[in-house]
Amino acid sequence: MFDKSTWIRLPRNVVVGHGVLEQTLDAVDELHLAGRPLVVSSPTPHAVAGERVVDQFEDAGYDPAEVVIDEASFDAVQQVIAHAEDVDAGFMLGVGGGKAIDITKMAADDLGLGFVSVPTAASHDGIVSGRGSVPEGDTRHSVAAEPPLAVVADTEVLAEAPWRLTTAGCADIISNYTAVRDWELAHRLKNVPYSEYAGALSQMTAEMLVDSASSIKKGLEESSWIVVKALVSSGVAMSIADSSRPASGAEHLFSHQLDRIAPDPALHGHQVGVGAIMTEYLHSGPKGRWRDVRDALGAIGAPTTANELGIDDETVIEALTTAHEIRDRYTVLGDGMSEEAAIEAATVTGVV
Ligand SMILES: NC(=O)c1ccc[n+]([C@@H]2O[C@H](COP(=O)([O-])OP(=O)(O)OC[C@H]3O[C@@H](n4cnc5c(N)ncnc54)[C@H](O)[C@@H]3O)[C@@H](O)[C@H]2O)c1
Ligand SMILES: O=P(O)(O)OC[C@@H](O)CO
Ligand SMILES: [Zn+2]
Repeated sequence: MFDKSTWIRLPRNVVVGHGVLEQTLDAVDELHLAGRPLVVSSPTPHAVAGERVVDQFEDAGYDPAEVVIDEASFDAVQQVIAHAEDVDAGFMLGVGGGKAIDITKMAADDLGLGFVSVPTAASHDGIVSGRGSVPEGDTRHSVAAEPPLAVVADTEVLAEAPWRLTTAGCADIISNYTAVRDWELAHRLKNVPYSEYAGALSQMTAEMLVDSASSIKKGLEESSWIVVKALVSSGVAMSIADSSRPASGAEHLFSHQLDRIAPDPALHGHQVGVGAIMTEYLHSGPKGRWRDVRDALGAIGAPTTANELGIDDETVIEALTTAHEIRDRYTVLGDGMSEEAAIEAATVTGVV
């Protein structure tokens, strides 16, 4: 008997382009949401876009509430939940980078409220996904969360964000290559469920971004357009898989570990990019495609070395040897790398 079933949750409205922040109200009205909006952001995104979103709802006669959070943590999720209950919020808008959006989608999930994603940086592929990612002690949780009902990505806002946030988004996409390889490996070795559609979409998204590398340049708003569409596509792959597997493999474990142990971690996307150079080397060996990954990152100006990440060599090696412990996700790291092997991989690839 055929007894498989799947439930793919995707946004209804994806609004991308110049000045579309002013259409946030229209994008929300179309969803027939009821009640008071709660706008969740972090300090800079609040100043850059959050206030304008609040003003739109105020002018239209809604009674918007707002909350500004400082960090991505379970405490912050609880803080937003408490605030939403206090103000009797009917739906939520997450305005900001990956952390603000993750917190909002997790709080919305807990309260059973609709959620709208308003990215202010093209820095991560959680813009569309129904996953939230939060560190807790020694581990990192990738939890099911409320996927956005709508996404409003204003390329004017994204283009004005610091350029390094855009190159971080590119690197988060380029890391899909190794994430899909890890997923396929886990499928073959551990019978982890694999989706051909999600794997192909994730890989194609990375290929299209790399093919467009020459159009991704500082100061060009078109760059934000190209990158944010790739981030949306990668998020859709995660929604199809109902897992972050299509976009998160060993390179992400490495980055999550750096977030824990590095005195001053770099951007998420930059860390996963450098991780992908090394994990591609582990997949395909010294003559394999790790140079292609490195060159693709270099072409868009993302870091390719520990030094460029601003992280010392020892911390990179420690993260590589302990990354497999961070979560129960089988990857090319298997049950862990020896220190000698980690030094070899990081040295051959020029990361250290
Ligand atoms: N849920 C998912 O599927 C998913 C996917 C990818 C990443 N993530 C998570 O997202 C986080 C990484 O996202 P991030 O790199 O955006 O980090 P972040 O949210 O911390 O943002 C980075 C910095 O950019 C600033 N910023 C954002 N927009 C700006 C703007 N327009 N102008 C000036 N500054 C601006 C923020 O204030 C912050 O200081 C990580 O926690 C990662 O785990 C989640
Ligand atoms: O599940 P994680 O590892 O947080 O990955 C989500 C996202 O960063 C993929 O690009
Ligand atoms: Zn990522």
